[in-house]
Amino acid sequence: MKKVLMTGAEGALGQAVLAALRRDSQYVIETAGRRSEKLHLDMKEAPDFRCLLDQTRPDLILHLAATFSNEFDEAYAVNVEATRRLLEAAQDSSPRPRILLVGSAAEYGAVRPEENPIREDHALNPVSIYGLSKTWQTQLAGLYAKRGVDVVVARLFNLDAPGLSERLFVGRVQKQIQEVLGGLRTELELGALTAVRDYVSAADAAKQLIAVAIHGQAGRAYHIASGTPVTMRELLQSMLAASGLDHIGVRESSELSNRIGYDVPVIYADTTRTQELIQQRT
Ligand SMILES: Nc1nc2c(ncn2[C@@H]2O[C@H](COP(=O)(O)OP(=O)(O)O[C@H]3O[C@H](CO)[C@@H](O)[C@H](O)[C@@H]3O)[C@@H](O)[C@H]2O)c(=O)[nH]1
Repeated sequence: MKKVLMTGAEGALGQAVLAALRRDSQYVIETAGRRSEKLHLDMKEAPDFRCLLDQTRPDLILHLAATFSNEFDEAYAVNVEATRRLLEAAQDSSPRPRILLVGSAAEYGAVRPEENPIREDHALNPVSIYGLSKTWQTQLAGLYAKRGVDVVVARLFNLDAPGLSERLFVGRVQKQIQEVLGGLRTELELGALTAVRDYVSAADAAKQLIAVAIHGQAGRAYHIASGTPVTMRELLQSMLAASGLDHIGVRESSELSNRIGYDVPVIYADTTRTQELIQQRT
């Protein structure tokens, strides 16, 4: 039996990971977070991971709690400082747990279209505060791995899942589709649809993430992605078709696209490292 401690279990990816773990009887799962009464933890408020690890003694920690805020203090507190505290606590605990952190494609930042598909050893060159915070998190993982902490990074591309924030394209489209179906709007209002991204379903992402958590090499990052480039227009069309709204009008407003001052035109993953890990171990 493996004892798994999860943060961020309430998010779209967290829910899919929980569902996948629950299908396997070798895992006993505990979740910690803001809404948990038993294991209450707020990433914004210098969480006490030492106490949490003493209480729970996990074999594996899946640290999914994160913010994709581009507000510096929040991104730093949640994505960097809370992770540093977790890694410190893990370093001091005996036996040391295995830790999985979740990184982001936003760490690569301004890649040129011809540099795709991106490999994990590509330079990290973030163009957003969020991307910077995740880059620092990855660098913390590298530092603590050198100190003997068993930590690995699952670097997530774009998630295609129900219930995402409306600040993300997929969440915004889902919300507007509901509004059209409910008679609250007659057309969709989005930003430019020319960018290319790598969308991975929550179920696939969960499967890959668990494989990385169990078998990934300490100190390394592994892509969580489909490896398939898709334009935002194609993605939109498939989402509309799935709701029977193929012919609905779409207004493209350039102000909506550029929320952080820089929109990466094309980014998709080379998935070889993760796929090899899955094939070797299953
Ligand atoms: N959010 C949003 N994006 C839109 C819209 N219309 C078009 N887009 C375009 O759709 C693409 C995807 O946008 P997002 O879903 O916001 O994701 P992202 O740009 O790839 O990056 C964001 O999410 C990543 C995680 O999925 C983060 O890693 C990244 O830092 C950033 O927060 C971008 O090219 C964006 O300009 C819209 O109405 N809203």
